[in-house]
Amino acid sequence: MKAVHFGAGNIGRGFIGLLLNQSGYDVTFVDINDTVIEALEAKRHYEVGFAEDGVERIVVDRVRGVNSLKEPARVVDLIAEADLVTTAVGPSLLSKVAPLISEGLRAREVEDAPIYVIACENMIGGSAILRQEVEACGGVGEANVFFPNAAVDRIVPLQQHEDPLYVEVETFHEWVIETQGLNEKLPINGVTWVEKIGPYIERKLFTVNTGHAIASYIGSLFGKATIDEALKDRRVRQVVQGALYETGWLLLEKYGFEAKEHSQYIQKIIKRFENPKLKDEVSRVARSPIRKLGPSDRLVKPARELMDNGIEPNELAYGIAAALHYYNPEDSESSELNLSIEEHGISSTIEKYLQLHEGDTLTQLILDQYHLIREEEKERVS
Ligand SMILES: NC(=O)C1=CN([C@@H]2O[C@H](COP(=O)(O)OP(=O)(O)OC[C@H]3O[C@@H](n4cnc5c(N)ncnc54)[C@H](O)[C@@H]3O)[C@@H](O)[C@H]2O)C=CC1
Ligand SMILES: O=P(O)(O)OC[C@H]1O[C@](O)(CO)[C@@H](O)[C@@H]1O
Repeated sequence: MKAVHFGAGNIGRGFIGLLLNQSGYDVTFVDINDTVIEALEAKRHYEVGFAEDGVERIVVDRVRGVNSLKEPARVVDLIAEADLVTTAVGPSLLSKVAPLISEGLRAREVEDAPIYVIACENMIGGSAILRQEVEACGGVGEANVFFPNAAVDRIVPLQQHEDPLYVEVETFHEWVIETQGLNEKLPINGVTWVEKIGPYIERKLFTVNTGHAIASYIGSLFGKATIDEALKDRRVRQVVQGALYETGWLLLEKYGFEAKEHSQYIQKIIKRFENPKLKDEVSRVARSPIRKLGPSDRLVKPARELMDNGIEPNELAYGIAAALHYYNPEDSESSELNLSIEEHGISSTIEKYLQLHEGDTLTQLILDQYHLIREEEKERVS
């Protein structure tokens, strides 16, 4: 079996590549990072280590690498012959990988075996959105292709090792794929197959990712460098926990998850955040605040839906305000957000990026928290 994976980064090597290799796939990574691609081509294997005592490294072999900027035709040929295409490049880069995926799919014949294209990104409906991008740049031709939506969960922090391929990950992992519309399940070890992904992607996004984002933005407010350090601060922990019980209420209401089980799910996630061996930097988890503050993402969507249910999401509002206050000059989205607040004010910034309107109760909750943060900051500095 052959798989082509776009994005030989942290989750690509540390999760998707590893699982596909363990399921018997030969994996070719497609990336634009020459260092990683050259190392993959030279070594044809890499190692995955675990942020937990006593867990041995795993060697991932039968891997290749292609730089899509240098050898696009090779990528097309590989997709024409593959059983599976996966991506982990980041939600905003799906449009960049779509043209080659389209070309590769169009190179397939109508009688070829089915091929599956799965976006493994932190977003709702990732594969469906990738399909739209593919349709917008040439389509799929006669290929017998499925784009099942998926949710992926494993914390893989930034990697700083001498070996550019080595990646260290937490032991926990979850990969959920939707079966709706498929005629068969792919042979991938450790995948949870569900008829409809909606409840699972929202449970993951509004718990793991909401909690993580809030830990990073409130953590940054209190000068914390890593997520485990942030969680040691009682104030950060209280907001994270409070926000997760707010989104938990919504998830129970929408999807009927069992309350006790969901509470255990929340506690397990907070424990994962606390893993000191991960040394997960606040700046990684807080990255791309404009995306994270988007109307359909992990902070604003659950907050809006709670308001629709008559519940004021105070902890989420505090997290959102901290995200608006967050500033990292090395993060282009953070700089853009900051500039927008400076030039146009906080209310128009909320309107533009969060798509929340002035005068709405949720906007007011966020504004109140934002001004409080600013006041406290002024007091700290003076
Ligand atoms: N790191 C994590 O723990 C998790 C990440 N994710 C999701 O996985 C995605 C990737 O995240 P990470 O692996 O952390 O990021 P990363 O930055 O480590 O990896 C992304 C890779 O994509 C490559 N890339 C960029 N443009 C490309 C292009 N046009 N063609 C091919 N490759 C390209 C980059 O060079 C990089 O190697 C994101 O959507 C993220 O939300 C999901 C679950 C866990
Ligand atoms: O990858 P994103 O969407 O920028 O956000 C970082 C998030 O992704 C993860 O790396 C994995 O789910 C989480 O650790 C974190 O919540």
